[in-house]
Amino acid sequence: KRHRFWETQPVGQFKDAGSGGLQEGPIEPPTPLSAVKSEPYNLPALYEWTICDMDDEQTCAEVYNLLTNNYVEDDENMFRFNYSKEFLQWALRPPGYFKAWHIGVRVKATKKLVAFITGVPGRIRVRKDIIWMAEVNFLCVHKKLRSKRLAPVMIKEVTRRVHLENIWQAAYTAGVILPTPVTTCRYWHRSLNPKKLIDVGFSRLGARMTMSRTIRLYKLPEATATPGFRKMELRDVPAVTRLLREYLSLFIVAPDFAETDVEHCLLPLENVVDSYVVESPDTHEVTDFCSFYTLPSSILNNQNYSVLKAAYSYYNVAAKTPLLQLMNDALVVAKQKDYDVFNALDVMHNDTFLKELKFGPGDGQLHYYLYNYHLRNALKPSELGLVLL
Ligand SMILES: COc1cccc(CC(=N)NC(=O)c2cccnc2OC2CCNCC2)c1
Repeated sequence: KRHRFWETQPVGQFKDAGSGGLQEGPIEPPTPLSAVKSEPYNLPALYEWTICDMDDEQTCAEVYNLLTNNYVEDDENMFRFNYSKEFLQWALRPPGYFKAWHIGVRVKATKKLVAFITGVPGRIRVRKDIIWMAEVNFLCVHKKLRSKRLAPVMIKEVTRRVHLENIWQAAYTAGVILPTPVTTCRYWHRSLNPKKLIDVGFSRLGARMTMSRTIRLYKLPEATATPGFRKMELRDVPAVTRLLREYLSLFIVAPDFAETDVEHCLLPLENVVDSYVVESPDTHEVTDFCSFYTLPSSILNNQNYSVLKAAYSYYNVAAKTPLLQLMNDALVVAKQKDYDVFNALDVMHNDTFLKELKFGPGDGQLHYYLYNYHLRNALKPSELGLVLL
């Protein structure tokens, strides 16, 4: 399949597949900052670049509305991601973020926001190398401006602004295959509200299953089972950071979290991210951790419902508590909070609980990519310790 843009980029090319030659590591060396293009790339005549200041309520609302109406849909166009404004502000302002990497495209004449792409900086370890990368996300072009080749120039522009900060690698995901996936994950769904999921067409009634049998099948306890299971608090940040760094060291690609990162990314934020620790009742030591983020989807065509409330598994560390029990407690609290479904990728050790906790396989895949970094072989999902929003 032609990838006339990606064939011009420093990414693993399909034609080079399997050639033992290339060493693992950066594909292109950094260039001197003086050699980085100092002016933005040219947009088609009617459009102009803009920086989207997410602190500004009106701009944040424009970004929210653009994504709500034009961002990623499932393969059957029944659902569309509906990131909330609070979520976007949280996701786009981690420690050390750059406003200049929150890039919009406006129609010159009307100032209408018609496209968006973002990067946030983060340290990512690949094997033993710790590398500053841009996590690129939220690439969105208004439905009416598709195939105007806006995406390539937006990707080049965010790359240019990342280079200006002396960062030469990036990480991103897509539901489509591009040159060349670092790994390809499957996603899994655990029904929490099976009646609604079937009504909106997210799930189908199993063969030889009645609705009441299905509701019974997915029923969860009213309360969590693990003694000492409680919401994470600021005072837990040092212990959670230690737990998380230890656990993530098991994977080939994973974030290199400092306490400031854990404080931003994992402290509970209503309707954005939920995180729980297990504090041993006798030693008061924090022994385990689990978290999920909130990403609702608009239901595009249903008489009874307009929003699917979905929780997405984030980072989970089961050091003392069995992972199965820890994740079942995550399901219990998600159900208590009225989520309809709990989603997870088969990354890290997730495949050890998915089937047993009654997750069903989704019908799509999520591909992970690294920009300007060559890995000799693709990873298994279980070798990946990175969850992007
Ligand atoms: C249910 O509503 C949907 C609305 C849009 C797309 C999809 C299918 C899909 N593409 N799902 C995922 O990409 C996905 C499934 C499980 C876990 N994380 C995921 O994606 C995350 C990470 C990448 N950025 C989007 C959110 C579902």
